[in-house]
This record gives sequence, structure tokens and C-alpha cells, in this order.
Amino acid sequence: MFLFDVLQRTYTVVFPPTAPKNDDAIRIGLLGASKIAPFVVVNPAKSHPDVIVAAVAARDIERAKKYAKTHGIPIVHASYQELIDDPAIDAVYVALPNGMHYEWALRSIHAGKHVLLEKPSCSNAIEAKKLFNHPLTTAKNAPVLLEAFHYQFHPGFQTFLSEVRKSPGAIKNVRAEFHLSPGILGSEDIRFRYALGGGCMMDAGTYPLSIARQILGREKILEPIDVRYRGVQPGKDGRVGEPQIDEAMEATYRTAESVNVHVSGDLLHKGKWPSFFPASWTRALPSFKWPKASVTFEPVLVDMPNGEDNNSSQHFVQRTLTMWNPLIPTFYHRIDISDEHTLRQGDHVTKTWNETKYKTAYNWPEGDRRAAVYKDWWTSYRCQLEEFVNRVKGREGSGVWIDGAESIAQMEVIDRTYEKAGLKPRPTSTFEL
Ligand SMILES: NC(=O)C1=CN([C@@H]2O[C@H](COP(=O)(O)OP(=O)(O)OC[C@H]3O[C@@H](n4cnc5c(N)ncnc54)[C@H](OP(=O)(O)O)[C@@H]3O)[C@@H](O)[C@H]2O)C=CC1
Ligand SMILES: O=C1OC[C@@H](O)[C@H](O)[C@H]1O
Repeated sequence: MFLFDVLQRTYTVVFPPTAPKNDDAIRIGLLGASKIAPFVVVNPAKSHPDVIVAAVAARDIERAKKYAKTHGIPIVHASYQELIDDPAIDAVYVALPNGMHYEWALRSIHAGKHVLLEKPSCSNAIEAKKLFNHPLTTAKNAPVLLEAFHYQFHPGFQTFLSEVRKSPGAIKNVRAEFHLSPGILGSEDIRFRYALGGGCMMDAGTYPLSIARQILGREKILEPIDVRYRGVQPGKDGRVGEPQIDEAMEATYRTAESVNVHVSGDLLHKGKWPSFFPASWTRALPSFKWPKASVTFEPVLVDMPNGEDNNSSQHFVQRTLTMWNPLIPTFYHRIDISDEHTLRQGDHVTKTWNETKYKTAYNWPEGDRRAAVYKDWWTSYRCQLEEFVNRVKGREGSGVWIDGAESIAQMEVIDRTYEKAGLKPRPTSTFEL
């Protein structure tokens, strides 16, 4: 049954049912013939009655035409500006290099288009403040602007968060990681270019950081206390080796409440094989790791369990919550709720045992109004598109949203992390409007 469900969800993700389009469907244009747009917008739009992917623009018109043909997009524009000036377009998806997000999001809002903006929202916090606090963005009837942290829109991550909120004890440690295996990114990839806003903390690392901040609550300030990175070795795997680029990064933060936060990202995860293989064999071999987030709480004193009624004993429970695969949850994810029980007499531990419950959430809980709308096979991108459209249309939506203050706060931590590492925050665009 388990394997059948995985295969069925996966099949439906790849071949989604196509919805007939409503007359007032939102017409989205793609800025850039990017690799990611088919996953984030083109495929999810097929099953959405209120979205039509109407146009694409690329720097090279021939490339745009080819892309349009592959993905069945009717209009091709010769430049990004031409697309955002097209009155037939209501919204744009900005999947340009990070260093171009600020300028093209602002230009699009200026042209009155709603914007789905790839993460990270900008190159740094200076840009993020300018974008999200711009009078064009904050005006009463301003277009919708959303940083595309897709994983937050999936019921699986929201279920994990609600487990965090209802767990006993204060949060003690948070750990989150996302490591990409080699072979996914080419040597010329935008992620290895400083001028384009590249680096691991701007890419794979931005997710675990965002997840940790979601777990803690956005008002918590993360102060980096130890940041290490692996730079790109020039010439290695054909990469240019820019000195400001972090190919991998590990950062430890502390909050004012003394919570320890550990975030780890890698654009080229290699060599982490079981120790019975000699390290000299495996050092250069690609390795795979599931994206993961975990939270450990302080132990709390609870009632004695039945049958252990000893007045001089105390019963403590310490919880650890783990979410496996918060980033691509539709195929498979799991939430482990693990309670470590300890009976103590004074300083003496008399008994310990562990209880673990497992949860998954491919949809909202049964009976919840949202469960009637969402489908188990919806990817986090499809969920995100649903909420973007709900906002544009002024509908109620799931309640999950990422506002400008959140996007700014995320960029502020990224900047502080680079500074602590001894690297420069990513460069600020000179574009003004
Ligand atoms: N939400 C998610 O899961 C993911 C999000 N992303 C984000 O999406 C964005 C794009 O990533 P991805 O699709 O992987 O990247 P691509 O390299 O495939 O796309 C980037 C696009 O930017 C355009 N571009 C404009 N100027 C430049 C330039 N100087 N150098 C290179 N490209 C340029 C290109 O457009 P043109 O077609 O005009 O040549 C290209 O299509 C990034 O912000 C990334 O962080 C990426 C992957 C996953
Ligand atoms: O989801 C993702 O996976 C691969 C990354 O490089 C990318 O930018 C990210 O959004």
C-alpha cells in the first residue's frame, strides 16, 4: 500500500489532471527560460483552473521560442521588459539569478503585475528592505508579491510546525540541513557566481535557515556564533572558483533564549559514506542525504506512568521532533515524534525508555475545510500556486503566507552569516525606481 501510494502520487505529479480554465484565469508570464519554471509554475498550472502560463521571455528569443514550444506557452517576448509591459499578462514568475530578483520584481510591480519571486527574495537585506518597503509594494491595492518558499505551503510542513507548537518543554536545539548531490548543478551554474547572488547560503542553505526560523518563530533573532564554509577550489570540476563563493556552509546560531541552531547546506555533497569504506575511496564520490529538520525540547516533569507509582520518583520526558524530507514532501516525508522517558530518584536514573510515533500529512486533517480543496498528490509548488492565486483573487486561502517582513528578516540573517564567515554579503543592485 505504501509503495502504491508513493507511485500513485508521483504519477499524478508528473501527469496531473488538466483543469478547464476559467474566463478570468490569471495569465502568468515567465521571466527567463529557467530550468525550475516547469516544476514551480508550468506543471502545477495544468491542474489549476485559474492559471494560464501565457508567456515567456528570454535573453535569446530563439531560446524562448524553443522553450515556449516545449511547454506549450503561446506568447514569446524578446526581452523581460517587453513581457512585463504586455497588458495581456497579469502576473510574473521571476526565476532569474538571485542578483536580478530585486530589479525585476520591482520593475514588474511597477508595471502592475503580481509577482511570484524565487527564493532568496533578493541579494541581501538592503535590497529586500527596498523591495518590500517600496511605496509601490506597500500601497493599498499593490500587486501581490510572494517569496517562493514553497515548502511552507505543504500541509506536511505545517503539520510538523503544529507538532512543534504543541510539544511539551521549551525548544533547546534546532538542526536543519539540505545537501545537494553532485551532478545536479553544472560547472557554469548561477550558484557559483558572486555577481549573480550565488553561494550555498543563498541556495541550498537558505532552506534549512528558513526552516529553523519557522520553527523558532520569526521574532527570534539568530546570532551566528560559528560559521564555516567550503570554498570552490579553482579548476576543480571545471568551476571558476570565485573567492566569495561558499560551495557548502555550516552555521551555528544562538538566540537570546539560548537556543542552539545548527544549519547546514551543501551544493556538492561528497564523500559522506559509511566508515567501513576507506575514506580514500569515497572522498570524491557523490553522496546522498535526505533533507531533514529536527527540534529537541528541554525535558519536562510529567505525571508518573501507570504501574510506576513511586512517590519518591520523578518522571521526565524529553521530546525530539524530526521531519524527513520537508522540501519535496509529496513523494514521501515522515514526522517522527520521539519521547525519551526517564524515571529519577534524586540524581539517580532508575529507568529509561523511548516511545516514537510517526506521522505523515499529504493533506490537511480530515474535516478541515482545506482538505476538501487540496489533493494528496499536490507538490509544495502546487500548494504555493494555490495560495498565490487565492491572494491575487482575494480569497480566504489556507492561512499560510510569507510576508515582506519575513523575507527581509531571512535576508538579514543570511547577511550576518556571510559576515561571520568572513565573506561579503552578496552585492547590492544599483537599480532604483
Ligand atoms: N523553488 C525551487 O525549488 C527552486 C528555486 N530556484 C531558484 O530559481 C532561480 C533560477 O534558478 P534555475 O532555474 O536553477 O536557474 P537557471 O540558470 O535555469 O535559470 C536562470 C535564468 O536566469 C536568466 N538569466 C538572466 N541573466 C542571466 C545571467 N547573467 N546568467 C545566467 N542566467 C541568466 C536565464 O534566462 P534566459 O532564459 O533569459 O537566458 C535563465 O533562464 C534562482 O533564484 C534559484 O534560487 C532554483 C531551483 C529550485
Ligand atoms: O529546491 C531547490 O533545490 C536545488 C537548489 O539548487 C535550488 O535552488 C533549490 O530551490
